[in-house]
Amino acid sequence: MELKVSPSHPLEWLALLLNRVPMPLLHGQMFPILSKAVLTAADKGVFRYLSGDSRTLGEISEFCAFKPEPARQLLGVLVSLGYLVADKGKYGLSAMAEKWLRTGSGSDLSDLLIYNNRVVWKWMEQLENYLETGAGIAYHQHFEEPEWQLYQRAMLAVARSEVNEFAKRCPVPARAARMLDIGGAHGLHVTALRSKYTGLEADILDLPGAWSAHPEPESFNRMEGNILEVKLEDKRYDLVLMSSLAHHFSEAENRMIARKVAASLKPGGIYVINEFVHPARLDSDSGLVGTSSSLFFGLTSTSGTWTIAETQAWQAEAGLKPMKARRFRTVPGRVLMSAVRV
Ligand SMILES: C[S@@+](CC[C@H](N)C(=O)[O-])C[C@H]1O[C@@H](n2cnc3c(N)ncnc32)[C@H](O)[C@@H]1O
Repeated sequence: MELKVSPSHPLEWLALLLNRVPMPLLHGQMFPILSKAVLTAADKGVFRYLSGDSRTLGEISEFCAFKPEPARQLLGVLVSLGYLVADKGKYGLSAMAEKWLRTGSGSDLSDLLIYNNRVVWKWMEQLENYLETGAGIAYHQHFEEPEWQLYQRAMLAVARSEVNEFAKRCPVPARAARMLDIGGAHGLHVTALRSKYTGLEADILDLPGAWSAHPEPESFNRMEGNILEVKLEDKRYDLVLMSSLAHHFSEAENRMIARKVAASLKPGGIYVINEFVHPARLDSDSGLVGTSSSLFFGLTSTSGTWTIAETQAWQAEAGLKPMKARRFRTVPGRVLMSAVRV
């Protein structure tokens, strides 16, 4: 699966092949407003308002406090992008949006879009600074309480979009008794594994700010701390998961974490790194998800995405034996990279 401009007619395919399509016009003029339209619609409640019922332009404008003409333009974008369908003067959610944006659908990504609109969008202004100085934003060190709340809700929404495939394909040793999830405060990955592997107890380690966004007690052991600083108990775990965190750390830090994790595993225990990966080879067919995420995590954390080979090398250097990497079928660019303590 790829993020690409795709032809809808053989002559357009030919035009693309012959380089007659002004791609920078599409990327530079249309892509930014497309993203901002989706984020703003989510933040202003368009998808929430349409969850359950189709509405007229007037009703949507009134609910969202939009002027009718700009609202009509916004809704036009959302129809063209496949989020809404327009029928007999009313707008409703498309089948795609029913699944991914309807309030209460169980896979609603609205919280990610709201976080991106309120917190992340302004970071884009700092890309030049990142390129010139090499210093990313390091947001985990600067967030105040409101940003932590938005961030954690967003991470939970993203996790919902992958958790079914994750639980099916994450390797878990037979009779696993205890696991650690590094940076898993929202608890969804652990909850999914625990419902599949009964008797699996879990520790979850996360930063104090993350826990402040999840106040209720849960059915796992909360550990407050920084993986770069905490000491893990030797041979305590059958499974250690680190999901969407390697992209916030430098190579040296990821190596150090792998050594720490390896020592904390029982023989036969597994270290799973769940990540968006950087493509192994760079060309115009290489994964746009991986390269754009790399730049994004560079900007935000002075890190980036890593290749499967780089990730497995950290695991191997820590004395673990890498298993075959498993690519998600439903999330482009996402891979489970696991290694076992022999
Ligand atoms: C991108 S989110 C991923 C959340 C979750 N693991 C998932 O895949 O859905 C990164 C998580 O790691 C936590 N985190 C960031 N730096 C950390 C550190 N140094 N030690 C422990 N947790 C950290 C964040 O607070 C956040 O909860």
